[in-house]
Amino acid sequence: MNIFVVNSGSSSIKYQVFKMPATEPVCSGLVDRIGLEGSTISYKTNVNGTGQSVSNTLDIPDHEAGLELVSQLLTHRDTGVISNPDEIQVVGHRVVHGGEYFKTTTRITPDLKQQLKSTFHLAPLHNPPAYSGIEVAEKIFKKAAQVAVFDTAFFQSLPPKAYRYAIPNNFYNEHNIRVYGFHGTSHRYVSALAAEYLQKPSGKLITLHLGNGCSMSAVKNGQAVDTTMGFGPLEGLIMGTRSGAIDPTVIFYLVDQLGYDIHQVSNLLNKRSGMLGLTGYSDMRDVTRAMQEGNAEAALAYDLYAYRIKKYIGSYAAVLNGLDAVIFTAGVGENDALIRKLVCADLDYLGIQLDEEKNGSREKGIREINTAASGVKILVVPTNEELEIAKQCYELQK
Ligand SMILES: Nc1ncnc2c1ncn2[C@@H]1O[C@H](COP(=O)(O)OP(=O)(O)O)[C@@H](O)[C@H]1O
Ligand SMILES: CC(=O)OP(=O)(O)O
Ligand SMILES: [Mg+2]
Repeated sequence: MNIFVVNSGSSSIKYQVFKMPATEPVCSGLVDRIGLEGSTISYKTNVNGTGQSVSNTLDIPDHEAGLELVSQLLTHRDTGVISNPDEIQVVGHRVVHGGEYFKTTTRITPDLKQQLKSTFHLAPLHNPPAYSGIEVAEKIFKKAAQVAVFDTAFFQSLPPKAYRYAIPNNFYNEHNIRVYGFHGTSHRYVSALAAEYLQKPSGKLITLHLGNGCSMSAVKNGQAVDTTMGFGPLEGLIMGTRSGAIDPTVIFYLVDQLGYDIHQVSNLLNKRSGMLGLTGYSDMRDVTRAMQEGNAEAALAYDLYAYRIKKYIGSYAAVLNGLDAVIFTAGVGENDALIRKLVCADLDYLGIQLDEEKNGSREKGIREINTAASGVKILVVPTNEELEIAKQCYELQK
């Protein structure tokens, strides 16, 4: 089954094609800086071997233009992996917020699209581009089943004590205001791989997805029991441009005293805060460079970022009543040894002991970075949201 997976971000589209049940993608790539100066498109076949790659900088004004270009590459005489778009049988879309409506992977229908529109305000950075990705894919891949895989689905197992807020009940009953949790596709994928690696299906795990958006989850017996993101993907950890947890009193103050309207507050906390607000850079590699050059704001931002994570590790060790492994994943979690070091420092009370040399290694694949004496395993597990999406589409459609 030919499955095209689309992960639409606000200004990017990550994509892969799988010929399931094979789990190696036949091609993958990225359309980046959509609508900005210097848009780029990259495309690679036979991803882990000696395939062909294409990389171009050109004008890509919107998601439609981006997906059109991808479709041309997929069907290109020299580099293509299919001969025409109708050979794609399923397009799997990453949809960040499923709201109260969508609890599992679902075939996209006009009704689903309508309901998806009503979730735009809950995930303003993510759901609108996912929606336009769906609309464009429907036009290009006319014969394919369009399928949505929700970030929120993995957190359907949260118990009420973890997902309810202490506000009057009618806000939950009538308006579905509750914790949903995000990055579920990634937390599901890495926790399953870690449980397999540890040969402990009933393990007590803490997964740290540290990318542009960041979240953690507590996982027991393969099921999520708590997570740091909430009603929307703004709560919890400090992220590239998002503040994470903040006392709502700050919002009252911004509105009452500083004259902000609610859109300006949303813009501030979603797009101008986090590492960007603290250092001027949202990309962790830039923050690292600034810190190495002696920038004190960047050093403080690193401390804040790691300290927030450390507090949730303590909290989740209590929630799980024990801990078998801490798992780092996504762009920062997989690559930034300093963040891992700061997070794991002074946690020996919990049995967490990092091996600095192993932490510094750049080996690919799953790796263990704890000392031999550590009571808790510390793992780096590369995530692959696209593969997990493809697997779920395959299960739904086969
Ligand atoms: N070698 C690296 N060292 C530190 N941070 C890195 C490295 N490579 C990628 N990152 C960071 O990972 C983040 C992006 O992670 P990613 O999982 O790709 O995010 P998203 O899927 O949300 O776009 C960026 O902040 C980037 O700087
Ligand atoms: C939910 C979320 O924050 O996603 P991303 O990390 O891709 O921005
Ligand atoms: Mg991501």
